[in-house]
Amino acid sequence: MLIARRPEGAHQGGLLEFPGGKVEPGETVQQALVRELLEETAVTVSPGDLQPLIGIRHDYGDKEVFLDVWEARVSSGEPRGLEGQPVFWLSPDDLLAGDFPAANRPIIGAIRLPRQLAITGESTSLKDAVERTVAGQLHSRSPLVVLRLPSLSPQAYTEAVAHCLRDLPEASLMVHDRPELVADMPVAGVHLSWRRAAELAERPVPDDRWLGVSCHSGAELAHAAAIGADYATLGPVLPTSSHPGNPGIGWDRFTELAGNAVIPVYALGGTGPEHLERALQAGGQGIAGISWWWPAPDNELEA
Ligand SMILES: Nc1nc2c([nH]c(=O)n2[C@H]2C[C@H](O)[C@@H](COP(=O)(O)OP(=O)(O)OP(=O)(O)O)O2)c(=O)[nH]1
Repeated sequence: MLIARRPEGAHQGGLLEFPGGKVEPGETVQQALVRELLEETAVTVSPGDLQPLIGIRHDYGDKEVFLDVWEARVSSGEPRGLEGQPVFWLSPDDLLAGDFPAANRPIIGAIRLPRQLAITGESTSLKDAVERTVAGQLHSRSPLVVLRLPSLSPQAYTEAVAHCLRDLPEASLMVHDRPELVADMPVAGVHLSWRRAAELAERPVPDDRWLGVSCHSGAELAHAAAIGADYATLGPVLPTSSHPGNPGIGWDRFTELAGNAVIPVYALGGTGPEHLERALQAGGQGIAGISWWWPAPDNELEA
């Protein structure tokens, strides 16, 4: 990721930034970004290459900003600080240790989080759940899997986590509703049901793990952000077989709520990879769900 350091005298001066600047009258956001990158860092990006990442409103007290963040590849030019500022590349994980302004935290989250969040579906037993989780991840290559197994006892659930950790790629397993497991197990983080998140007043896991919350309204998204969540899921967006009769909030409402949220928001409920572009256009982080990756039970294995 191309990073610059803001000049000392500027607002949030001396801190790191994603290159960019203010939109001028008569410009689109995309034109402004292409112009600012060229003026400040000597690189060219093509407007057709820009992908929306996240929009963040932030009140610094002395100034309120709306950061409209887009992702692009440098199409030509060697980056240089044309205003005398240091300009350099950092890997997504190295962004974590960078001294960025406060509004940048969710932007860094959006860069490091995947576009697809896989959630486990129905399962008949511990063994079945583990086998299907591992097989499904292997097949779909989902970078982040939420192990949601409400039918298992707490002890059986802990066992299932330990089994999955042995066979899944590092930092790909999210536990569901059990933040205490984060202390002893190398899981990627914890995903909370809304019921569990509603009981909390602060972040229950350290900053180096992900915290996600299942949300269904603007008020729930605001609470998720207030307890320090890194992301939320929002839905159901579309009708689902698990909630017959519920038409879902639809893409317009999703767009409105994700636009007002200050954390990355995944579209959940009836959504699959075929809705990814739609979710990104709507200002979402991507899609979350079960049906597109959760394997059918393996009857031969059962027998
Ligand atoms: N470009 C950029 N600005 C950021 C980031 N994070 C963040 O809080 N900001 C804030 C700082 C500023 O208040 C605002 C961007 O303003 P800017 O860079 O166009 O303008 P500026 O205040 O430095 O100077 P000026 O245009 O008023 O002369 O957004 C970031 O990652 N990149």
